[in-house]
Amino acid sequence: MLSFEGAKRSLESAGQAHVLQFWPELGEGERRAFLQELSQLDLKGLRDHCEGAARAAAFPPCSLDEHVEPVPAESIGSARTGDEDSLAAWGNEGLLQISENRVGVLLLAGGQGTRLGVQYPKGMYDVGLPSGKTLYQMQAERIHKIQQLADRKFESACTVPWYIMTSEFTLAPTEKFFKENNYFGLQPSDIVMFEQRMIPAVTFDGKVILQGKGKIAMAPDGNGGLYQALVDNKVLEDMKKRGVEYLHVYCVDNILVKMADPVFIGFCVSKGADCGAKVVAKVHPAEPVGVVCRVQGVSQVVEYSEIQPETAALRGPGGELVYSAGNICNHFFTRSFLQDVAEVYKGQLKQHVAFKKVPFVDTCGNPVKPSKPNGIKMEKFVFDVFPFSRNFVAFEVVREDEFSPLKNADGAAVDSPTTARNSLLAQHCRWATAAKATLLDERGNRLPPSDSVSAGDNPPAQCEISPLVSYFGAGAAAQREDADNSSHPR
Ligand SMILES: CC(=O)N[C@H]1[C@@H](OP(=O)(O)O)O[C@H](CO)[C@@H](O)[C@@H]1O
Repeated sequence: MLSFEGAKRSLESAGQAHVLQFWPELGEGERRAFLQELSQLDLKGLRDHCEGAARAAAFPPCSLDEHVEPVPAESIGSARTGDEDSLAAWGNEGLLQISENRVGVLLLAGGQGTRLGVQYPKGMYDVGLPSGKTLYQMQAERIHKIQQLADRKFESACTVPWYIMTSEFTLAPTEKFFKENNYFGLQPSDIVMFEQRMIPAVTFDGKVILQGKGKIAMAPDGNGGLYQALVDNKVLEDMKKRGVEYLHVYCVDNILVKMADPVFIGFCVSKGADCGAKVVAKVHPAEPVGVVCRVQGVSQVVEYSEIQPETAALRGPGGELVYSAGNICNHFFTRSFLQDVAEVYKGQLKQHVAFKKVPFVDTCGNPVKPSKPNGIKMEKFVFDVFPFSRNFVAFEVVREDEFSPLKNADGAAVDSPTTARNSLLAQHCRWATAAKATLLDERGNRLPPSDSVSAGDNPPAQCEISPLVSYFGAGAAAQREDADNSSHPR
């Protein structure tokens, strides 16, 4: 651990001496905890970090809008319009890779769930399904199922390791939750949890913000902190040891996420891609999803917070949105690409600037809750490695089958626990109907057959199918044998 003198010297040379201004008032325990926190900071990089933040506040980066172009439709693969044979071939390829232990999944779960308004990790959220399952449980069960499907098809005994990136906020509760739930039946050794770094929030003039007299205001370094965390926690070595060559990276909040989706994996592998992203057609210009597009010919994502509304609203001759390839935060990476990122490109990742209200202590040590933004949080984004890829592919999927994120608390019109629950139940009603099941209402009366249940609709029945029973549901080209089992609601 750092000594007080060491910390003082480093902070002074970073222009941050004020961080220790309340030191004389701290008790023994508080001093120890503070030094512990300071020891974990990248003190050498602190000056650059603070100066960078101040610069970004003074000269916000120019918008990329002038340079963006849509990705030509013909270069986007599609699960929506793709022919049955291609879908089946991709699904097969993906399952083969899974059966050979070459596929892992990586969950981005370091966020604080601020918009959802919960104090615990989002993955522990129960959206109110009949089963009461949480997002973590559904994801675990989908891993279980996909392993089983690959094993059945290729007579293997495979493992899809689950890497989970947490943060200081989410690691301990996530670990506890998994333990209490007996790792949802998965092998604990196949679940690798690790923590992303935290970085200090900074004032507009480049000073680290004190949240308490002996506490710096820290925030996770964005989901693009993944690449540093992979290095810090030797995750790439773990992948190599297990023979994992392909990684499916996804955000925690999408209730419909297809873990290690064989069709997506197979598509990316067949195209020789080193990097890929799933997209859905945006529903309206202001939908808060990033768009996959090209900037000076290079594919990348422009985040919803960084695109001009006029650009987002542009429409083509047929009235369709020009920038409609909405990023659903489901990415494919080869291990060798991640290795290149770790060794060569990690330091070149763009810093995104967010102006936030950061609670702080004033010069007299009184806690203040600001009413307008007073601080800068610098974040990296997971998709900012796309421009370093040699062969990037985008893959369009069907929204109601694959994307219904949980972002907001109930009461919000979209992306809430209710909309997430309805999307899942509506999907399961579609699966059951396609498998010729009869749906009953609460009083046991037969419901008229309907196959037109889409994501926004209220589900006609409370029909929930366990991922342990079906991964794809009826009609999935890649897994007919699975579809045959899907009409047993749980
Ligand atoms: C940095 C990042 O990954 N942003 C993603 C991510 O944004 P959120 O701010 O977490 O909602 O999820 C969105 C999909 O739910 C995606 O469209 C967006 O591009």
